[in-house]
Amino acid sequence: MPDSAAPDIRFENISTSLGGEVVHQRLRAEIPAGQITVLMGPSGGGKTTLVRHLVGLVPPDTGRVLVGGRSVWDLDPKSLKALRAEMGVLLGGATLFEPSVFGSQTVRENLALPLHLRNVDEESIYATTVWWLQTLGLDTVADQLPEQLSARMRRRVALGAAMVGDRPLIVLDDVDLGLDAPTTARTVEAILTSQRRSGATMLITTHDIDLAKALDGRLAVLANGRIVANGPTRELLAGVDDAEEFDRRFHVLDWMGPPMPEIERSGGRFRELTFDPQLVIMALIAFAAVLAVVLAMRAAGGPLGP
Ligand SMILES: Nc1ncnc2c1ncn2[C@@H]1O[C@H](COP(=O)(O)OP(=O)(O)OP(=O)(O)O)[C@@H](O)[C@H]1O
Repeated sequence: MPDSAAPDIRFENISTSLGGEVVHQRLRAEIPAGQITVLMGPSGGGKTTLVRHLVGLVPPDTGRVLVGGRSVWDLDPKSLKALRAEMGVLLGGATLFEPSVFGSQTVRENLALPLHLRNVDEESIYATTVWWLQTLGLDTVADQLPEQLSARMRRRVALGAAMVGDRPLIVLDDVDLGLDAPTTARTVEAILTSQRRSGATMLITTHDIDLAKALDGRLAVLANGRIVANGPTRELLAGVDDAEEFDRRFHVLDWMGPPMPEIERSGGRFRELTFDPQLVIMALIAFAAVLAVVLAMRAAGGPLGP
């Protein structure tokens, strides 16, 4: 069992721009404690960036990330380190190296390390390590160093290192990257078993619709800078079997394009916009439609006619 209770996660009004592009726009989401939540959305939509905000790697421009009520970016370095120790993290995106894999330690030692840090007894460490080596298809390379492995195999080691130890919060970004079909199936089973045993909060990002369905927890969809859906996966993905249907269901290819910037320059200072530009556009369109109907009725000499 984890040392502390599984935390909930709250993203409060997160706004972030990277390289001059808006990634998140007043994004809000609540991730419940003790459940699996899968985060999906278009490529480049900001999932990895959100994960980085959560695990204390990159701060948002504005807004707060709360883990178990603690605001990640308001913690002092010691408290942040303690919070990180309670997280099992697999980084995704364009991460060139995997910081949670130690180059000087064998695959087996990498998987055992989080257990040693949590003072697990030697017998349990052995049994747990063997189980994860087999689950991830790493048993034949258990005594090799990470540099002797392919990038895909190294990612599996990182996945194992994030999962072992039953930490109260598990964050797996691009979980299926580097996994073949049989290993993905075994990994899903391992995640479900592990979550049932530990009661951990898990936030997992993927593009794989079948994997999200197999995890059968909650789903949050990130598109156009916001969480556009958040609820039971079974309901949200009912009838969604491919990427095209996913995009249609969640309006991923929104005709209004990416979100407008959260802030604008005003008199040399940044000030926050107090309205949503997309809602304003929709209100204007609705107004124009009503006006057109009224004018048409007047022209036809209807009840509103002269
Ligand atoms: N360090 C950076 N500098 C500039 N732009 C960045 C940086 N990191 C990410 N971006 C941009 O931010 C946007 C969001 O990227 P992010 O990796 O968070 O998306 P994602 O949803 O995780 O994508 P994918 O599903 O492909 O992994 C992308 O347009 C990306 O190019």
